[in-house]
Amino acid sequence: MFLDRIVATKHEEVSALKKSLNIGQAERTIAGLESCRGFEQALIGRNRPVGLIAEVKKASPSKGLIRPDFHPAGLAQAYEEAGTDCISVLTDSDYFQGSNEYLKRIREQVKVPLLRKDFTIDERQIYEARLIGADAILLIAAILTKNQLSSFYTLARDLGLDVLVEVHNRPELDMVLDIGKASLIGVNNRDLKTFITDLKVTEELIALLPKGIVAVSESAISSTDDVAFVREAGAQAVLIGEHFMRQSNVRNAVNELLGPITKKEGASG
Ligand SMILES: O=C(O)c1ccccc1NCC(=O)[C@H](O)[C@H](O)COP(=O)(O)O
Repeated sequence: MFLDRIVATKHEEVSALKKSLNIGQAERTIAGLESCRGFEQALIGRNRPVGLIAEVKKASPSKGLIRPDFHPAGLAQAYEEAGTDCISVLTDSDYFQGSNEYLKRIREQVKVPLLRKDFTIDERQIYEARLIGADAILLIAAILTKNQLSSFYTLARDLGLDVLVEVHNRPELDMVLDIGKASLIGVNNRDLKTFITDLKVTEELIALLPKGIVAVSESAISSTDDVAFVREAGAQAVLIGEHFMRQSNVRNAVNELLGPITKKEGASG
């Protein structure tokens, strides 16, 4: 199964990281860094009725190569010009052809908050995310124990990062709600084990979220009808990668899918 293979690769990467990243040194470096840009806050004060996390995604396990002419900083700039609230950057190299370098470059190019989209299984990856310039990390409930999810969440927040906690089914959501820490929850419409996508997953799970949680619908959103459907189901934001990556003009594609910016200039969240 692909997800198991991805996690096995992450264990190898973490072994290497154990040699190259010293936690004490990382803490000292992070203490001198600028504060993170507020990822969750950008979604709360969104530019449109539905918030947008636009993803920089070259390839995926389910679709192979998605965007051959891939220029991450240029794509991020186009997203920012189109008024995205946040950007997600895939940093996994083996399965998504992503890179930490892409995130570093994008951070220099745009001002919007950045999600480091990767498969976090060890605390060192959280230090690494902060060091490469991420403002938020993804924690995927499907690959973590309850204890890991809870302690990684706390560590990320202590390092100043926001956390998008991702779920795909009821047991995962129950675990996340039981921990009681997450304020930003992503419902992935894609089953990461089978790659089957279904927007009804958003409808089913968002209905179970307590008030006050910012809900994001992730994956397989590619039409205005899809956006309307997940909004109707209660999503305050959407995370979209492949659809935008397949368009030659990414800036126009954002405006066509999400509509014009409605937030008044200078208005805060
Ligand atoms: O995209 C995949 O094929 C995939 C396979 C296995 C694990 C994760 C995967 N994708 C990560 C994501 O969650 C998506 O990149 C993200 O939600 C955007 O989805 P989409 O708009 O469908 O590109």
